[in-house]
This record gives sequence, C-alpha cells and structure tokens, in this order.
Amino acid sequence: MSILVVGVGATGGYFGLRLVQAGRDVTFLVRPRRAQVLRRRGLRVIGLGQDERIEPRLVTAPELDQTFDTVLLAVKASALPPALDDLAPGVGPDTRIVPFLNGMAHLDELDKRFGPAAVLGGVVKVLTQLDAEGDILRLAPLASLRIGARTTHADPRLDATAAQLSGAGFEFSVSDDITSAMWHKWVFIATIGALTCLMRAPVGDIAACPGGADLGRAVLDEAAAVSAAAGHPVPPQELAATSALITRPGEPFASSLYRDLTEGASTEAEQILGDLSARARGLAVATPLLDLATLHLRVYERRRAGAAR
Ligand SMILES: NC(=O)C1=CN([C@@H]2O[C@H](COP(=O)(O)OP(=O)(O)OC[C@H]3O[C@@H](n4cnc5c(N)ncnc54)[C@H](OP(=O)(O)O)[C@@H]3O)[C@@H](O)[C@H]2O)C=CC1
Ligand SMILES: CC(C)(CO)C(=O)C(=O)O
Repeated sequence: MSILVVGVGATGGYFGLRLVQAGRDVTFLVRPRRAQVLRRRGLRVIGLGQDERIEPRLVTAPELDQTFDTVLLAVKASALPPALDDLAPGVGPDTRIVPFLNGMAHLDELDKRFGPAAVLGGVVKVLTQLDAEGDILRLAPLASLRIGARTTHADPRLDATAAQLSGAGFEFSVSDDITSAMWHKWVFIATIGALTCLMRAPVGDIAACPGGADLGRAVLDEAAAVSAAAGHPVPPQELAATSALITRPGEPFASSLYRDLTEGASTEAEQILGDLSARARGLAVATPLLDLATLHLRVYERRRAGAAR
C-alpha cells in the first residue's frame, strides 16, 4: 500500500515523517527548490525538545509515473490548482485523496478534477511551521488526523486507507460524519483566525484585555451560527472548549492564518474567512465581525500584491 504526500511543508512534512518512521511506503511529491533543501538537510522535524530526521523518497512532477493508494494533499490553497495538475498522474481508479486544507472550498476543485468518490474528507490538527532553514518546527504537542467518506454510501477503500494512516505516532480516527467535522474545524479556525488577525495577537493577549473575551465569544457565536444554518451545528462541548481557549488570559494559541499575516506571507483569508462570510450571506446569517476580518485581510493582501509589483 503506497502513500503520496503532496507538499512537504509544515503539515505534509510532519505527518509524512511520522508515516515513514512507522514503516509505511511513502513518496513525497516536491517542486525542485524544495527538493534541493530536502536532499541537503533531509526532512527534519524539530521543536519540543526533539530533533528527528529522515531521508525522504522524493519525486518531482515530471518524474511521477505510478499511481498511489492514498494521496495526502498538504499544499496551501493558493497552490492548489497547479498542485492538482502535478499530482494527477499519481491518481488511479482506486486512489483516495485526503486533503489537509482548511475550509471547504478545496473540495469543489478536487471533486471536479477527480470525482467525489476519490476525495475523502480530512481534518488536520497540528501546530507546525517551516523555519528559515526549511525544517519543520513543532509549536505544540497537538497532532491529529481525522478522515471519512463524504458520500452516503460506504466507501470500500476507506478501511484500507485508515489502516495505512493509523498507528503512526499521531492521533488518528475515522469519522462517520466528516463533513460536519470539517465544518466544526472551520468554525474553530475561522474564529481563532479572525480574532488573532484583527487584534494582531495570540488569543491570550486579547483575552487579557478588557472586552477581549467578549470579542472572542462574539466571533465564535457568528461562526457557529453559520455552521448551524448550514446544517452542521457544533456540539455544545466543542463550543465550550473553543470558548474556554479563546478567553484564557496568557494562552499562546494562534493559527496559521495569523502566523502567515505576521510574517508578511500570503494568507488563506479567502478560504478560511471570505468563503465563510459569503456562505453566511447565502444563509441569511449576519456576520459583521467575520466580514470585518475578511475585509482587513483583503486590504492586507492588496497592499502585499502592490508591494510585490
Ligand atoms: N501549519 C499548520 O499548523 C496547519 C495547517 N493546516 C492547513 O494545511 C494546509 C497546508 O499548510 P502548511 O503545511 O502549513 O503549508 P506550508 O506552506 O508549510 O507547506 C505547503 C508546501 O506545499 C508545497 N507545494 C506547493 N505546491 C506544490 C506542488 N505543486 N507540488 C509539490 N509541493 C507543492 C510547498 O512547497 P514549495 O512552495 O517550497 O515548492 C510547501 O512546502 C493549509 O491549507 C493549512 O491551512 C491545517 C492544520 C494546521
Ligand atoms: C488551528 C490549527 C492550528 C489547528 O490545527 C490550524 O488548523 C491552523 O493553524 O491552520
């Protein structure tokens, strides 16, 4: 059983390394510049007192000449269209694709390209980022992957995919309602993303200021209302856990959206915030704070594009 990891960045590199360490048959699809770094340094995961290194089996798009049982798709949203072209030769009739991307918009693109039966749902929770050397820096112990079939009928390949991904040194589970699980993660990431990007601080600094906790709860209420209106109400205990996190003074948690923003990088604002705001309008749910956060990041992206010209 073979696995292709597409995108050896913060998430693909982390889960890919764990799968290799667990003895799985893993190949990494990379672009030439990333290949150079990985050949020179190996695939390294550092942080939390650990330094792990493997020699990954690399392939670039022109060399991809076999199909795989499972494809882990771990690129940012902006890189998705060319990545789909690059990975297409690796997808056969029995391949299952597990996307790591946040939000839901990528599913339409994947379905159009490979058909819904090939595309599983995926929810990734991990706190990692690429450092200046190209190594993967772990920021917290959290590391989980949840997958599931998005169709109502049973997927005969799901068990095989699950067997490949389980028992590999990270939390793994199969959901019987992965679409809801993806929505619930979306509520979480949009709340944290909107809050931290608007306030330009991790959640604990916001919560420590008068009015900060109220703002956090108000953003969460908006995001949860959209999910509920879309038919995926967030379970009360999950809402309570998110609410506790975002109102805890000193809590260092922030999202990849915030990290990208503060580093001056391109963000996934449209997929994480813009799309949620747009769906809210379609569902007649008022989301003034999410709309403001979307606008804030659009202005940032516009100025970033201007600076790049
Ligand atoms: N980081 C995190 O903590 C979390 C991130 N996520 C989500 O996971 C997704 C991936 O994020 P993350 O791993 O952080 O992103 P990174 O930017 O760290 O990694 C993405 C990698 O994809 C590579 N890539 C882009 N296009 C291609 C291509 N055509 N072929 C091969 N490789 C390609 C890039 O390589 P290069 O450009 O160098 O060629 C880069 O190394 C995002 O949607 C994010 O929201 C989800 C949970 C947590
Ligand atoms: C919130 C978090 C860390 C959960 O994995 C995430 O998905 C992100 O930062 O993109």
